[in-house]
Amino acid sequence: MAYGPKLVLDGLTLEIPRGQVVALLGPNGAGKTTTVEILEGIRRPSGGRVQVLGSDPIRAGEAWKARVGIVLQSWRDHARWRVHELLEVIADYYVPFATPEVVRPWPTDELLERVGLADSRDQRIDRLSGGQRRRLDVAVGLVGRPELLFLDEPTTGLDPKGRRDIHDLLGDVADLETTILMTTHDLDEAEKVADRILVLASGRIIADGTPDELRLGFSRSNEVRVRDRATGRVMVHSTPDPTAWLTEQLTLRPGEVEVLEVRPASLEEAYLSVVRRAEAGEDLSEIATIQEVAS
Ligand SMILES: Nc1ncnc2c1ncn2[C@@H]1O[C@H](COP(=O)(O)OP(=O)(O)OP(=O)(O)O)[C@@H](O)[C@H]1O
Repeated sequence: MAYGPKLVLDGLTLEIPRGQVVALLGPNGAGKTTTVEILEGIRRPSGGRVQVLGSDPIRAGEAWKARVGIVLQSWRDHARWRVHELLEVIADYYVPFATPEVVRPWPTDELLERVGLADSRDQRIDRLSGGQRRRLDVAVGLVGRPELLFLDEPTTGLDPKGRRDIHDLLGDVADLETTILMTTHDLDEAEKVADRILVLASGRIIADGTPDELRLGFSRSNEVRVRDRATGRVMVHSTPDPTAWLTEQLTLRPGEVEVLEVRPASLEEAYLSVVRRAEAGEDLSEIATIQEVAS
């Protein structure tokens, strides 16, 4: 994908099986929104091949659109309408697309209850708080009971309770076998919600795996906590090779050191490390395919 002479995505290849919950991460300007817009059929790619739910999104018709839900970063709508009016108008669009397997649309009052907006049902949209507004955005994305849901930074601006509510809701939606692709800058969110994390940098995917796989595959450091038996002092040491460091400690001070914990770096450390290395032009191809690790 190029905008004029500027190449933004180059050799990006990915496949998402039905029902998977995927978080797309990457630094500002990495191409996340562009990728998602191409998959939504909003943006025409300059080259390559795209298939979503069996169709090319740019050519797909109304029946395809009815199977896809979209939660944008922000969008304008009818500020003076009441919350339930907006949802009912959008819900009407989905009525012809109900199938014996999928009841469409989601009944408005049930959906408002589910997203925590039942009390705001009759409020004007321009009177909603930022968090309520975001819940309404998610409700708009869900009202057609999509098979595939795209969310662009769904919890930006929400307080901790609002974030947890949206995470719980996405967990429920994922249980209905809905495929979810969300962009986020929040690693905690990616870890809580997603089965799989994709990291995009310099126009391509530089990491692809479960949160645990990313932590183990990309972090160069581990944190080791030991306690000195005599003094009770706890020491924390960061090392790429905990086995060597512990062997040395246990040999130098036999019987004096008690090992408390060895744990891999946090997901954030692993993420920052892989992005830094990709941006420095390091070849990550050998470790980009992360192997399944025994838990
Ligand atoms: N319509 C456009 N015309 C020209 N350049 C664009 C356009 N949209 C995006 N870009 C450029 O393409 C690159 C990727 O942008 P994109 O919005 O996809 O990144 P992103 O990963 O979603 O960023 P962020 O995390 O900041 O939302 C950026 O360098 C951006 O400036």
